[in-house]
Parts: sequence; structure tokens; C-alpha cells
Amino acid sequence: MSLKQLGQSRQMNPNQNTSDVDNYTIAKRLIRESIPPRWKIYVLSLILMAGVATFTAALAWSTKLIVNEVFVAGSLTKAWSVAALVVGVSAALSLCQYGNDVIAKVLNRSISSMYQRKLFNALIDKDLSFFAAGHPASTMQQVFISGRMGASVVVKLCNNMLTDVLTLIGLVTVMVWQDPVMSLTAVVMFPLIFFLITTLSKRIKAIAKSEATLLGKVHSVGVEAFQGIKTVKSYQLEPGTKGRFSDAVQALEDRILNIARITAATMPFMQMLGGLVLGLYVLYASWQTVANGKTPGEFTAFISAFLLAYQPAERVSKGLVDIQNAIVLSDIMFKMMEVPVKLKATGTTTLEGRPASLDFDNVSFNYEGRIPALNNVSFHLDAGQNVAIVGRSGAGKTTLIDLVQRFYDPTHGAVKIGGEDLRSLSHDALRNSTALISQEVFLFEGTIRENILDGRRDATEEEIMEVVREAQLAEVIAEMPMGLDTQVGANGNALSGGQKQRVGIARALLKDAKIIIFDEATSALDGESEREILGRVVESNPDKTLLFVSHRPAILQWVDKVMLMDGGHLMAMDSHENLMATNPIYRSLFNLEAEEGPENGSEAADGTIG
Ligand SMILES: Nc1ncnc2c1ncn2[C@@H]1O[C@H](COP(=O)(O)OP(=O)(O)OP(=O)(O)O)[C@@H](O)[C@H]1O
Repeated sequence: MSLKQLGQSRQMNPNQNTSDVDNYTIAKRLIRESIPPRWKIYVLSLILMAGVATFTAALAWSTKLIVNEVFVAGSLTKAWSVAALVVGVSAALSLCQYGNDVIAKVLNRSISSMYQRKLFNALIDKDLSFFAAGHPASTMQQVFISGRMGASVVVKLCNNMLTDVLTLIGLVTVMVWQDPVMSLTAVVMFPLIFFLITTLSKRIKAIAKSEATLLGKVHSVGVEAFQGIKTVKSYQLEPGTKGRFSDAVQALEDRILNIARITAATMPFMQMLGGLVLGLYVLYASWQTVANGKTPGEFTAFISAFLLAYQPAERVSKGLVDIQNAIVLSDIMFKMMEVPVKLKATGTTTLEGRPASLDFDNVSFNYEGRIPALNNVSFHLDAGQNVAIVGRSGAGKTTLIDLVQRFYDPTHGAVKIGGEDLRSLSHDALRNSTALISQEVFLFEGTIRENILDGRRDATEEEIMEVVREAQLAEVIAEMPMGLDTQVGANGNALSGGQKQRVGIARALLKDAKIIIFDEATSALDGESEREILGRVVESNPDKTLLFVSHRPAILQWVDKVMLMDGGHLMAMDSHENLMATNPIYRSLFNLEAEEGPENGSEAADGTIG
């Protein structure tokens, strides 16, 4: 399942059946994963929760003493001890409440971080196809929100609501103790509350899924606009961009208001029930006083307990409705974590001592639901051969190099490095077998040195300096205030396009992979730098196989052969001269580009290959 499919399954219509979310199973899983590792702090929390419940009940009960002993009996000495008792109980209650609140926040933060890490780690390991359709901002939003929601379910159920339930038990005990008959009237409230909660929960569950998608949409529209700010300004796309963002925010606002309206419906309902029971009690109490001589203290204690019970009861009922949203989002989080990884490198074969040869044996590949992007492609490259891969746009060049790196597995056939099928390689062998330098070099925030070291963490200073020289980075670094330790900024934005490509080349060379893939890797360099860098790279890596996907004819002087791709087929693999002499597609591709060349600048004389 891809991110897009997950997203689509989230865009539910409010009337859709939501039975795929089993509240109990999800809540149980969240609790099982969160509480045992934090059992010490949770035991402390349980003690404090019991304290809150006991002292609240004691406070309600103490009103009986206040009325009977102080006001009715008028005893001054009793007044001192009752006052001391009330102050003591209140102080203990406050302390327990404070401690419990702090613990709830600590639990919340720690569980939230745990799920954010878990989901992020699970996503990083997913296949490339998982990310193909989803926007990164929306995925990141899911990571952030899902973690918080998972924590919210656990803390609400195991702390907030449990505290309220324990408090209710304490207060109901006081009520039953004071007046068992009247307490029974409160029992009639339960089926009504249950009915309300289940009805509202079902409605929340149905709309909560689409809230997650809408939130992701707001983020992806916003981040996309900022990432493409130059395009937005240059094409005057501001009005459309503002409109799209405004629509996304409006849709989210409508959905949140919908949820808020449903959640808030519990409050007036509870208030009405509370008022009803209180009215009944006033009638009953006046009859009891006249007919059976009950003391005012007993009534006061009952009413105090009833009134004190009102808030926790309201919170529990509202919490049960609220929690639906969090449970739905937690379910999405678990489903994202569990999307199977098809391309796990579970093999054990290493490539040590093996040559850097590359074979495609009858390889076909098609993206899900699309026509084949590669059709029965077969070739063999000996170690040390350098090849340019050319072809019209959409010919299958990128797909081919993606398969060399096992970003995808072939639908048919096999890709082999050093004679070994990539599917049989161990994780390390697979990742170390290839190094990619792409047109859009991605640099992580940090220093130039740190980015180069991403190629191989244990490289020595000497090895770093060697690749720095090879990638012609030395003169760039010499001009920087902090040299190799200069910060590159977010996504390397503090460097020019050409400088970024040099850092990318140095990083790839440090990796010491058997196959190095240059995917338009020198497009931002001037002709002279390109020639010098490629000259050095080719010269110092005679045993490696270099693959160049490039539109630049300058590449031709470094390659032994050219691979011509068209419509997913490998049309021919030969020298540039032979292809020009024998292959009309290649010739037309080459000549067409050469004709277009003069308007495009200095490369016109050589022409450009597609
Ligand atoms: N992630 C994807 N999902 C679905 N189809 C894809 C995907 N990536 C590429 N394709 C399709 O596969 C075919 C080959 O695309 P590929 O990117 O390999 O071509 P290319 O030769 O590298 O093109 P270009 O020179 O324009 O980059 C195209 O028809 C393309 O639409």
C-alpha cells in the first residue's frame, strides 16, 4: 500500500462504515506499548490518582461535619478540629492533583515522542514506492500528529479519565452512604449517558479520518508554495496559491468545527441531567426531613458529593467522545507503520573480492498500474567500463538506474552486480555497491565535512582531502571562512548549484562503491570544471563502472559506450561513432539536439544528446 492509497482510505465520507477501527484493540495496543516501559512513574501516578479520589470524597463527606457539628450543634471546639480537617484534606487534595497533573504531562510527552520516533523510523525503512505519491510535508504532519494522538489516548484513558472514574467511585460511595435510595436515581442517568456517548462517538469516528487528510493538505499546499517560491513569483502564481491555501484551511476549519459541535453536545446534555436529579432531590429531601427526621448534614454531604461528581462525570463522558478522534489517528499511525516493506535486503551475500560488473538479464519493470517503463532489457558491462545512458524524455533512463540501486525490484528478470543478483545481497553489500550523484544534490543541514562524511563515516582526514581534490572542491573551501567546517544551510542553500554538485561528487567518491551513477551530476558546472572533474574521476577509478545519464555531449569523451533507450527498450549499445553511423533514432536524437543547440549557448557546436 502506498502513501497515496493510505491517504485515500482516510478520505472517508461521514456516512461510511467505520468498523475498520476497533477502539478496544487500538486502545489496548497503545496502552500495552506505552505503560509497561514507564511502570515506575505510572505506579506513582496511580497512588496520586487514588489520593485525588479519596481526598475529594473526604471533602464531600466533611460538609456533613461542618453542618451537623458546627452549625447545628454550635460547638466551637468541634469547629477548630473540623476546620483543621477541611484545610488538611484540601491541602492533600491539591498536592495530589498537582503531582498527578505533572505526571500526566510527563507521560504525554514521553509517549508522544516514542510514537513519533517509531513512526518516523518505520517510514524511513519503507520502499521508495510508498513515498511516490505523498507530499513530504503531509507525511511529516502525520508523524507529528499521530504521535501526539497515540499519547493522548493513553494519558486520557490511563490517567485523566481514570482519575475521574476513581473520584466518581469515591463520591458515589459518600452518596450511597448518606442516602442509598436517592443515589439510585442517579443510576437512571447511566443508560442515557451511554446512549449519548455511543451516538456521538460514531459520528466523530466517521469524520475524524478526513480531518487527518485535510491537515496534511494544508501543510503540503503551504510547504509546496514556500519550496517553489521562485516559481510562484516568476509566474505570478500568488493569487492561485493564496486561494488554494485558503480553501485547504477552510475545509479543515469546517471539519474541526464539525467535530467541536459534536463533542460540545455532551455538556448541555449532562447539565440537563444534573439539574433534573438536583430538582428531584430537593423534593425528596424536604419530604425525608419532615417524615423521617434526616439531619441537614446528611443532605449537605449528599448534595456536595453529587455536585462534586458532576465535573468528573462530565469530563469522562466528554473524554469518551473526544478520544474517538485520537483513536482513529492512532489507527492510521499503526497502519502506516505496518505497510509491508517488499524490498528488504535479507540476503547474506557480500560483494567482497567481486568485480564491479553490471548485468541486466531480461529485465522488465512497470510502476503500479502503468505500462512497462522497462521492456526486456539485457546488457553486460565489465568492471571499469564507462557508459552514457541516453534517450528521449520518459525513455526509462531513471528507472534503469533506480533498478541498479534496487530502489525497485524488476517485475521480470534480474539485475546483478559482480555476478550476484541484487536480491541476494546483504543490506550493507547492497547499499555500498552503488553511489549516486544526482542533478538535485541533496545536502543535509550541517557542515561541508559532515556532508562528505555521509559517504563513509569512518574515512580518515587524508581520504576526505583526496576526494575534495578530486571533486575540485579545494579552491571552493579555501574561500570559505570555516573551510570544510562551513555550514551548508538547509538543503545546502548556502552553496551555489555547482558547489553543491562538487560536495555531492566528493561524498559519492568517498563511499568507494563499485558502481558510480552520475545522473546529470555536472549540469551546474561550467565546461572547464566539468572536464577537469570527470577527467580526474575517470582516471582515478579504473576498476569501477561509471554510468552517466546526461544530456551533455562533453560526457562522450569519457565513455566507452552509449546505451540508447527508447520507450523502455534498450535500442542499442555501441560507441558514439557507430551509433551515429548506424542508428537513425540516435542520429535524429543527436542531430535534433544539435540543431536546437545554437540558441542554447556555447554547447551548440558539440550538440546535446537527449
Ligand atoms: N514513480 C513513478 N510512478 C509511475 N510512473 C513513473 C514513475 N516514474 C516514472 N514513471 C514512468 O515511467 C516511464 C519512464 O520514466 P523515467 O523517469 O525512467 O524516464 P527518463 O528516461 O528518466 O525520463 P527523463 O529524461 O525525462 O527524466 C515514464 O513513462 C514515466 O512516466
